Amino acid sequence: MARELVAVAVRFVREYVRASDLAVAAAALFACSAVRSRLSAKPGAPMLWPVFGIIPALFAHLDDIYDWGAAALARAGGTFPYRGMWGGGSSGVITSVPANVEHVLKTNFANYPKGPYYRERFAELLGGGIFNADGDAWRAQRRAASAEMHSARFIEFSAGTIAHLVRGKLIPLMEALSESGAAVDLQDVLLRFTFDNICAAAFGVDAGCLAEGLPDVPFARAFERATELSLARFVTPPFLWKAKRLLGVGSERALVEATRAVREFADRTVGERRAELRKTGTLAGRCDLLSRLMSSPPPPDCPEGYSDEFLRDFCISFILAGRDTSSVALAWFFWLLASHPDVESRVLADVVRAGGDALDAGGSSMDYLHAALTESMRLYPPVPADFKEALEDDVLPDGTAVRARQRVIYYTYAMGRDKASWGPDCLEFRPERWLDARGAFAGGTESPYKYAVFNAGPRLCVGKRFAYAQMKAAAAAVLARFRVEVLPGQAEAVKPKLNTTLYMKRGLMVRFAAREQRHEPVPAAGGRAIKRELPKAAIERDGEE
Ligand code: HEM
Repeated sequence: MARELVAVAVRFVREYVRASDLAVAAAALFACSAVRSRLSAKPGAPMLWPVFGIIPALFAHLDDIYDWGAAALARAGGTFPYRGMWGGGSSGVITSVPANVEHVLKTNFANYPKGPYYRERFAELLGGGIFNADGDAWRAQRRAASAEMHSARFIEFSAGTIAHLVRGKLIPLMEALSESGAAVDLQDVLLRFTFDNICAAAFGVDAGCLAEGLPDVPFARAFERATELSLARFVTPPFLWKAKRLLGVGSERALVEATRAVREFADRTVGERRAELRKTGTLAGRCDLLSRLMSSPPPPDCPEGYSDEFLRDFCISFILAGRDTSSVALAWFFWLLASHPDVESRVLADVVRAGGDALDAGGSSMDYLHAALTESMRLYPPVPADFKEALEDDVLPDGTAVRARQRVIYYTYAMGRDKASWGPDCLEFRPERWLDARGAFAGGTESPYKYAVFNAGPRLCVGKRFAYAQMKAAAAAVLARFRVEVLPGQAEAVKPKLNTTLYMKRGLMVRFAAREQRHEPVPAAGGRAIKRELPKAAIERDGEE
């Protein structure tokens, strides 16, 4: 029957339709689609092409995509619609308007989960972990994560792990490099530092990325590969990656292999910790997240205690969330310091003022350093854009309509460079904008929806305090001992990579020159006073909403 219908259709076309008719019909279709696309975009917004949507515009600006996107948002009044090329609901709006961001992240939080689009793409690597979860599954993990991470015990432990890595690995490595005069990619060194740090905090294990000779670490490599391959699904037509997944070929096969390596490591660690608990009857001597969760009383919604699978997914999510963000933030910070010697002197003065053990010096919070890091992340946010998926039709505060299953992308990079939010000097690196008249950090009073670097609302980054402690300890220790000399000729090369994390495309080559006078700002192992290290205002701001 179907065959007959096709045959009739072919005969009809052959007999009654000429090639020129077909060309006219195609041109008319294309024109209608172009007009429709053009009408659906806002004045100033990038062209939405028939069939290809925003893709041609993105390709034309691959080299300066972040700044181009920020300029397009500014021209379009802060929000514009976009459409991808393939189905699967790849359309929505891009915004940098703080009121819209507040609406999505807080006011109408229930309508904007991470959603199935995100979850499906990270399913293999993250399973049901916090980063991938919504609803009750997310809430339960969030409660557990907040309780553990904000406990005095974890804060003290994590300060100890930071101090241990900074004193025991990072500084000796830089001393050796300084003595030999060798250049190194600072971004790579920092990525190794934060990977080791998050593995120690989450699992209580030394991943060994900062070990002598900076070895290749299979677990770290597998983790990076699995993340990259999961992210590739966001820019690949779903029919393509799903077919590859079904057949077990190409990038999908590589993803399965990388994920298996990550999960084997995590499963082994969880298994060994369980065995230790069974053998010794307690994990009281261990403070990492895995041990704390394993030995905490079962939550009401999970009377039999956390399953091994839950613990594995929880820790993998933490590694994904915490492994690269603070390192890229530090890399951009050192890059900015290199071209702002006045800011560097003020940071150094702050570090010196903090004296001996800066983090132990009660009340000495290195506010200027805190402000300089905050300012650096305004210009170079480690997560340059993020998105949520609408459950139901909605209208954003600026009047933009969002349909169910569409995405709202909030563009943190553009938000940090928005004149309306930060004034005419919004492109300048000026830590002073975060300080009050007495030089105390006053950023805690800024709206988190204007500075969404750590997200905001109920899903505010749960590792924010940890990240600041880590970045401040590393920056203070390095700056007190070395001048970080950026190798000349990199001004053109240091560009952000197109990724969900704002890596530098080709890293940052530096040399370390020992300072004549040496200061000792690293926290003592055990880091007793890290609780006091954050300015009060920042602690208040951190409170989850
Ligand atoms: C400068 C460093 C950091 C930045 C800029 C940052 C930024 C963010 C952002 C934007 C999100 C929201 C992601 C989303 O919902 O799609 C987030 C969530 C999260 N971050 Fe961070 N992060 C940093 C460091 C860390 C560290 C060191 C840890 C772990 C110790 C961590 C743990 C988490 C977790 C677990 C979540 C998920 C929270 C939830 O969904 O409830 N982050 N972070």
